[in-house]
Amino acid sequence: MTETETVPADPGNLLADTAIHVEEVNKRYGTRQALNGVSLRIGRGEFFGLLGPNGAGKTTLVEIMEGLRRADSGTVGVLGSAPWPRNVALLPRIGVQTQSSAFFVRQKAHEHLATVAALYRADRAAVDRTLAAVGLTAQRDTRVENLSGGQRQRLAIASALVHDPELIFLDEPTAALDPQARRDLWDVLRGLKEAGRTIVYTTHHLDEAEALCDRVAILVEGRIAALDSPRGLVGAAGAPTSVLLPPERMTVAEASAVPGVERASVRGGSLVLETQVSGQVLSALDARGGLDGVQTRTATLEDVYLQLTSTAGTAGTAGEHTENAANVKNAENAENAENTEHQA
Ligand SMILES: Nc1ncnc2c1ncn2[C@@H]1O[C@H](COP(=O)(O)OP(=O)(O)OP(=O)(O)O)[C@@H](O)[C@H]1O
Repeated sequence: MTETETVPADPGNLLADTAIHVEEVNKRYGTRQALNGVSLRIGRGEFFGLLGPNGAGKTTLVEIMEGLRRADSGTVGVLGSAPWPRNVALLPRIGVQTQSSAFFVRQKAHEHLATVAALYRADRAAVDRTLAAVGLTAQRDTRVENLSGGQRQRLAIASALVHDPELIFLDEPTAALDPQARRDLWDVLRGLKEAGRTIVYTTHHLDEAEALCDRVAILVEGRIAALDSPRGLVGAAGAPTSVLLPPERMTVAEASAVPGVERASVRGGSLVLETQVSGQVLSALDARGGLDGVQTRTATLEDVYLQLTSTAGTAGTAGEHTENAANVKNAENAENAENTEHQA
């Protein structure tokens, strides 16, 4: 197949539940193969994350889904239609926020949004509602050119949402936001998901993907290296849990000899014990002096991402998931009970 104008046949009515369907898509710029046989399906109502190092092909893939770029080959369906050639019937049904969103800079924030709403023939009441949703009510009458970087970013997000689209593409929407604004946006996005919207979310913040996304695809050099729920990816990777101790508690050699410890080392001022059986190791430590000052760090999506991409400096700034040892021991027991239930 060499074109992208057709939507695939659907004998099993699978596409009724499908927001986006991408099959064997390829895209080359000169000698650079930006996408190499990419296939994926995004369900309606799904919060789908797209991750990958700089240059992995995320923007190219999203722009093909949005109908802004043409694939060299492969099949693409969006809300039951082909996005290319430019499909104007799709425009009111999708919302797009990009890193380089265009603004009417001389207008006030609410005027800008009203202009965007009018383009989509959206309800004018949606303007103030959407400004409130992204936390810009106080900047309603501020000219766009006088908004801060983070406020402009919020206005770009509002512009993608004001016409209440079914399918929303967000490209690193929290990149310029302060921590509180970031959390506030998470709440807005969770609300959109609860309302049944489909969200395609590109981010370098792996903690964000882990907290928000139902599934994530990790693109590496134009191919999908992994696609699953964040929890599924972390579980499948079998990355060890780290147990952190004050270094004076024992020597590295003694720590290595604790049953269940795979590796021990001193890092960042802590004695770090890596294990797949943290409950067993914590019990052993508990018996040898208690758990005071002991912490555990469970594997995160960031660990999986770094394993897959093995490119230093490309990941986001996800914080470590460090917790009190006693809490983790309890959580681990609960998880083991859940796993047992699944297997039964
Ligand atoms: N218009 C273009 N012409 C030539 N090469 C391009 C063009 N757009 C992208 N590329 C190249 O294609 C590859 C994929 O780029 P793309 O922008 O899709 O990656 P990305 O994953 O979105 O990266 P980032 O995280 O940096 O935004 C890169 O090697 C890039 O240099």
